[in-house]
Formats: sequence, C-alpha cells, structure tokens
Amino acid sequence: MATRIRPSSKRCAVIGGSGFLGRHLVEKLLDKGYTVSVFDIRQSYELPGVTFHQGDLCDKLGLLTALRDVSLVFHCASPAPASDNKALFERVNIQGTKTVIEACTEAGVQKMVLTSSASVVFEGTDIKNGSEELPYAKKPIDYYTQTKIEQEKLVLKACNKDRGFLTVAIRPHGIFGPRDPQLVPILVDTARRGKMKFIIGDGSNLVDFTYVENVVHGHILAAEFLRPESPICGKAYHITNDEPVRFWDFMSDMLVGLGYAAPRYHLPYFLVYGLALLLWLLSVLLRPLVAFKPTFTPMRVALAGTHHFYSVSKAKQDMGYKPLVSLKDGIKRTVESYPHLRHGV
Ligand SMILES: NC(=O)C1=CN([C@@H]2O[C@H](COP(=O)(O)OP(=O)(O)OC[C@H]3O[C@@H](n4cnc5c(N)ncnc54)[C@H](O)[C@@H]3O)[C@@H](O)[C@H]2O)C=CC1
Ligand SMILES: CC(C)CCC[C@@H](C)[C@H]1CC[C@H]2C3=C(CC[C@]12C)[C@@]1(C)CCC(=O)C[C@@H]1CC3
Repeated sequence: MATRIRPSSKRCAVIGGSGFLGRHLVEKLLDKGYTVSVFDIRQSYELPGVTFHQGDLCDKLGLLTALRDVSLVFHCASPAPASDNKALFERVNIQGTKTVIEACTEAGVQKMVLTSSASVVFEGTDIKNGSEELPYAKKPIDYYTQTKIEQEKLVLKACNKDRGFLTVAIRPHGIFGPRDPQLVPILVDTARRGKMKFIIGDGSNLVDFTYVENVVHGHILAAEFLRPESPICGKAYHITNDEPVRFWDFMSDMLVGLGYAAPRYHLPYFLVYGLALLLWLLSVLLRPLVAFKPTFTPMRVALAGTHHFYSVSKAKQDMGYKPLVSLKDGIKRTVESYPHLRHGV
C-alpha cells in the first residue's frame, strides 16, 4: 500500500498553465496551499496568488526567470493536436522539452511531472485494458503523438536521483470537463453542421474519457509521491476515470445533454477511415492553394472506431490513485458548463 509523503516545498510552476488542464491544475494547487507560477505563451486569465510569466518554452532565459526558487514543475504545454503542424510539434514538444529539462536542472528544480498521453502506445488498433508495459507505438497515429512519445522518453530519461532531479510522466486519455477547448466544441460544431448522424463501426468500442479533475488529482499525487525512494521515479502512469465507456454512448450523452440528437446510422469503419485518409491527403496536397481542415481526420476516425482503454492498476498501487469524479457526474458538470453551446442558443 502506497504512503503519501507531503512535499518539502510547495513552490511550483505550471508550464502550459493558461491551457485547459493547466488552469484546472493551477486552481487545485492554490486550493492545496501551493504557491504557483504559470509559464505560458499566452495569458488567458488572472487569479490572485498566481504569478504569470508569458513566454515560449523554447526560450531558456525566459524559463529560468520563471523557475527561480521553484522546486516542482508541471509541464503540460503542447500545441493542440488539431494544429497538425509537424514543425511546431517538433519544436515545442521535443526541442522545447529539452530546454525545459535544461532550465529545470540549471535552476535547481527537484521534481518534474510531465503530462504525456495514453496515446503514446496507440497505433489505431484495439487496446483493451492496456498496461504501461505496452511498447511505444512504432507507427503513431499522427505527428502530435509521435512527438509526445519523444517528449516522454526525454523526461523519463532525465530522472537522476544522484543529481536530485526526479521525473514522472502522467498519461491521461480523452480529458473532458468545463472550459475544454477541444472535445465538446468540436463535437457541437460537427453536430451543428449536421455531421453527427453517423456511428463509425458497430458502436460497441470501449474508450477511456477522463474528467479533468481526476487528471489533476493524478498529477498532484505524482508530485507528492515523487521522492528518491519511491517506485514512481522515472516511470509513466496511466490516469483515467477507470470506467471505459462505449465511445458513441459518451458522445451521445454529451450531445443529448446539450439538446442535440444522438447519432443513429452506422457506417463501416474501413470505409470512413479510407475516406478520411483521402481527404487528409487532399488537404495536404492542396494546402498551398486552398486551406481546408476535414472534421473526420484519420486520427479521429481511429479514435472513434476502435477499443482503446487503459489499466490504472499501477497508479492505484504506487500512488493510491482513485478517480474522484465519476463519469456520470463529470458529464453532468461538463454539460452544465456549456450553456452557450446548447442547441438553439
Ligand atoms: N486534452 C486531452 O484530451 C489530452 C491532453 N493531453 C496533454 O495534456 C496537456 C494539456 O493539454 P490541454 O490542456 O488539453 O491543451 P491546451 O491547448 O488547452 O493547453 C496547452 C497550453 O500550452 C501552451 N503552449 C503551447 N505552446 C507553448 C509554448 N511554445 N510555450 C509555452 N506554452 C505553450 C498553450 O498556450 C496552452 O495554454 C498537453 O501536454 C496534451 O498533450 C494528454 C492526453 C489527452
Ligand atoms: C467528430 C467526432 C467523431 C469526434 C469528436 C470528438 C473528438 C474531437 C475527441 C474524441 C476523442 C478525443 C481525443 C483527443 C482530442 C479530442 C478527441 C479526438 C486527443 C487526441 C487529445 C490529445 C491526446 O493526447 C489524446 C486524445 C485522445 C482522445
């Protein structure tokens, strides 16, 4: 049974703290008595007790200023997967993460918690109750995931007990909740354009969706357990709601909760995947002439049409992780937080 050890210092920095997960993390850290600095390329809010440092994480000097006197760093910055910009993913997730590690070691930071992704092991085919033992995807589903793999490897490799720098990676899956800029807005936009009528495949595929407060809980537990004698040093941990759900039931609950019709008609998986691949290729080839972004990318079709859910046994055993908010409550809270996205508004 894991025993939690209180952190020696509660001064931390959240890189990417202006984002969806980052802001929820900042709010919970403040509740728990931490002193928080945010480092982000943009400032999206103001909160008493939070010091904002606006800058690009590829800039070591900017980081060093933000990391002064900080003992714990959460790194949850990344370009959005939908940006589909290979050069940007490589610059921020790989080069930028190298810079973050260098800055942390130069500034004397003792612990770093990386937000990785469960998708680092996903190749577009079924994963059922996948453990952290699964190898990294040899053929990741997109450039974003490819760079998340490299990023996780860099951070875990940097863990060095002798030098007093401890690292751990949290791998959430399908984060949702209030202020999420991706899942619900994309879903509603697709529904408003009349494109949410179809279920890809037979609709029985199980997927993990994780309420944002559970993801935050996993990050803070990891930070608090990160000590030289702990088994979590240099390791990756899945963090989910531990309630795999049919992908299309989850989407239907969200849609119906917001007043839209649930999808009803089935389309064969491989037909939709093939069409999505064709459209994506066209969008890449025609990029210099016309800019269009298909809603159903091959990555989204793979995520929507396969089983992919992950075991959280290791996080339970090593850090005493247990989701705090059920899927049902998470969906209710999320739906209530988007009055402006309701049907007819
Ligand atoms: N949303 C999801 O379902 C999942 C997200 N993740 C990971 O969780 C983390 C947080 O994701 P979200 O909160 O959803 O994204 P988000 O887009 O809301 O937040 C990312 C933040 O990073 C900042 N950022 C981007 N480039 C930067 C740069 N060069 N320098 C400084 N800041 C920069 C952005 O301004 C933004 O505030 C990311 O690492 C993502 O890969 C992992 C699994 C699932
Ligand atoms: C148009 C519909 C078929 C799908 C709408 C919902 C999708 C936008 C989301 C369903 C699964 C989500 C997901 C991610 C982003 C949003 C979805 C595709 C991630 C790719 C975000 C970043 C990660 O690290 C992995 C996530 C997997 C699940």
